[in-house]
Amino acid sequence: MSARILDGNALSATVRGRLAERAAALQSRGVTPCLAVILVGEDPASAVYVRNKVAGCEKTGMRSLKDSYPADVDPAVVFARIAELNADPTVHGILVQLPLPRQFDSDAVLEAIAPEKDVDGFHAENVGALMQGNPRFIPCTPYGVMEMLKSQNVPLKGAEAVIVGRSNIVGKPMAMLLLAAGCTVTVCHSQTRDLAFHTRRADILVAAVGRPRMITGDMVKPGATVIDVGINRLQSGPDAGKLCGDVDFASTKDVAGLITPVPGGVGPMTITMLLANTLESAERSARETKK
Ligand SMILES: Nc1nc(=O)c2c([nH]1)NC[C@@H]1CN(c3ccc(C(=O)N[C@@H](CCC(=O)O)C(=O)O)cc3)C=[N+]21
Repeated sequence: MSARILDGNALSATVRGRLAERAAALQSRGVTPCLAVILVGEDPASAVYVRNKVAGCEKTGMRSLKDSYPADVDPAVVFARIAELNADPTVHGILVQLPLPRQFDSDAVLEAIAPEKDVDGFHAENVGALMQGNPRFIPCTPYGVMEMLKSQNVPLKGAEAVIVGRSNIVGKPMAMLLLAAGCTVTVCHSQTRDLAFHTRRADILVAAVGRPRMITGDMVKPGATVIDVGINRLQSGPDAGKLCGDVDFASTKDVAGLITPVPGGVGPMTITMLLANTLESAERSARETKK
């Protein structure tokens, strides 16, 4: 049996269609949703992602601002720009592309963004709100994964969910969302003993480690839903230069019941949920000013 493939581009198109309608409705009341993106340095992958975010805004009827700085910029310059964007009522979302160069204290940068414009959901206040079960902004990648599961009616209540990876931007918030949805959640990481013992129990397996093709078919329970959050550029071998996930698609596709591809899976949904958060922020601010 071969797994059904969960097409992130197709789902993105559907969701973005609905977002465009909401953006148009706001527009007719004189408000254009606006995302500000800050990019530091010349990392080519970051440049691609930022370009996709800006293009996504345009196609959905939103505005975007992009500020690029050289890798050796004085952090004070970036902090000053964030303060300006925080104070600008026409800006509804602020995103500082990660990772930042070494001279930056990334946590301090994330805390400098006004929490009500933190569309990444990375500010401590928003992390706390998610943990307490009343999120303000859900981090885009885990948010996209939840939308993917919902779109396929994957049963969540009582399901065994196993997440491989414990990062602040994917693993931890993913655990909170699946927990809130009624899953029994296991979070595995580099110190986990017998990883395959855990992954083989998963009804829902989320791979977010950043190691190319490390989850193989023999680690997957037959019929499981496999969500691949990895985006790795292969350095060598026959597929050098190509993008691949944390899941070995070739050996997993005949075991899983449902699987997300890379590219064309979680990545596009991440950007879609960033647009959703920006729109949501603009709608909230429009409600505030009406009051
Ligand atoms: N503050 C911040 N917020 C982020 O959300 C953030 C970040 N920093 N830093 C980097 C990661 C990575 N990320 C991706 C988003 C979309 C794709 C995506 O659309 N990928 C396409 C392929 C794109 C390509 O060809 O390279 C796909 O999977 O089909 C990938 C990666 C957001 N991130």
